[in-house]
Amino acid sequence: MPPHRDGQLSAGSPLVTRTCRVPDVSFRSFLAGRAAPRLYWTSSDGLEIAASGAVARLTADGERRFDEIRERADELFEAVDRDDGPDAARPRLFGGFSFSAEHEPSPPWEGFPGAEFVLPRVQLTRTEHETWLSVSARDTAEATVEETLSEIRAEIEALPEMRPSGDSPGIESTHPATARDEWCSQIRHATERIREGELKKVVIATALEVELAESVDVPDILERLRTSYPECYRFLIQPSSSGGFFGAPPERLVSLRGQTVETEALAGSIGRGETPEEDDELAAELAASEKVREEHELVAKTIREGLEPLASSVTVGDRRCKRLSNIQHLQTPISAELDCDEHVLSVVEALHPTPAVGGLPLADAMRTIRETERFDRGWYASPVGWFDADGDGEFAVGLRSGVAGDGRVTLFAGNGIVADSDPEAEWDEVQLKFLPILNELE
Ligand SMILES: C=C(O[C@H]1C=CC=C(C(=O)O)[C@@H]1O)C(=O)O
Repeated sequence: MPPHRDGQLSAGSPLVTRTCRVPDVSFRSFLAGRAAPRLYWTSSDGLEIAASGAVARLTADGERRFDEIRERADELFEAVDRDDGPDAARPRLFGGFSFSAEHEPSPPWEGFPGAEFVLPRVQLTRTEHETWLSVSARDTAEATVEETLSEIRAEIEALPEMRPSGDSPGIESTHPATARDEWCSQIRHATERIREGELKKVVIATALEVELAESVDVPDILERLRTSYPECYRFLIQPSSSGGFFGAPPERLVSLRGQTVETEALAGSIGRGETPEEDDELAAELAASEKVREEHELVAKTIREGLEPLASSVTVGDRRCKRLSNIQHLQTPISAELDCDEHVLSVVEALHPTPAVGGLPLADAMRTIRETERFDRGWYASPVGWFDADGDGEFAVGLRSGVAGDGRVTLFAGNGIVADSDPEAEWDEVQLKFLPILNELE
């Protein structure tokens, strides 16, 4: 049978996956020895996955990109031949979407189309107590997949259990996409539009290009972020050897298991204090600010309204403060029971972009973003994550993120702007959001 072109899958050729348990090894060492595409994903529930190679690579562009990916995935998952490995090691597609449907890849986003999902050839899965190796293939005899599994198992067993952290690459220079004065005038302009009633909220973002002294080892950076941002997701999506989108987002877009959705509103920010008392004072200031509450409530309300057409019930929890190493956010947990078996990508499409990264009304916010920002958002602030054959999955919002390539990393950060946002305070806040990755680069 001729090989399939990427994303062009013929029905009926089964996806064969074979799994075995392996000793716990350094996932960074595994990734270091593997060629692109390379993927890494971990969530605070303890699931950790490192993967490489592509059995299938599904790509799509434009408004229908969510549907197209789902349709191609359904075809891919139509015939799956799995052994009795654990559920955690089941085949999953990993990837993400561009922020906007109009995305056209330009530097630094070469190699990132409107949507791309990869079913990895080799996958290491770590759950709380065990590590599993899976090998997948199509158009390949079972015996051949089993042979490959044994070969790669031997390679995995030779990897070290721990890998000492390397040095940071060091920073040669930084180049903001938006100078402070320009940022302030952008924010003034946005607040004028809001006061004139054109829109209620818009998230204005900017980028920071960082020239590195040495080449960057992204899995190493992600490992260090484990210690500094344990409550965040950490991900790497590296379609080719030249680039990689990575980050430590604090925000869940959606997790779907069966018919149960977990999501959240995360919007409204303030720094950390020097002492626990100062932290508490700042958190109280955040919760008491009318401006921040308005900014936050618009997000919670829009998420609830986005879920309602799909759900038999939506539960909005109590607002609280989510404290990260360098910043505190207002957070409202939101859960829903769906009416029927929806695919996670339908929920992703219904929610993205929430007003935590876009604005309200959405069309006016998108126009304001287009007319204001001087850089390409690419996949920043977009859904990144995985889904499986049942349509279950989990997606984070691609925040506190950067794209690496060619001796540099471009970082992204944005702020929710409402009528009385102060441009100078917004500048300080956006700098805080660069810090998680910037600190690991220098
Ligand atoms: C858009 C970003 O953060 C969002 C998430 C949490 C708090 C936010 C805020 O306070 O503005 C943003 O809505 C970003 O980190 O780039």
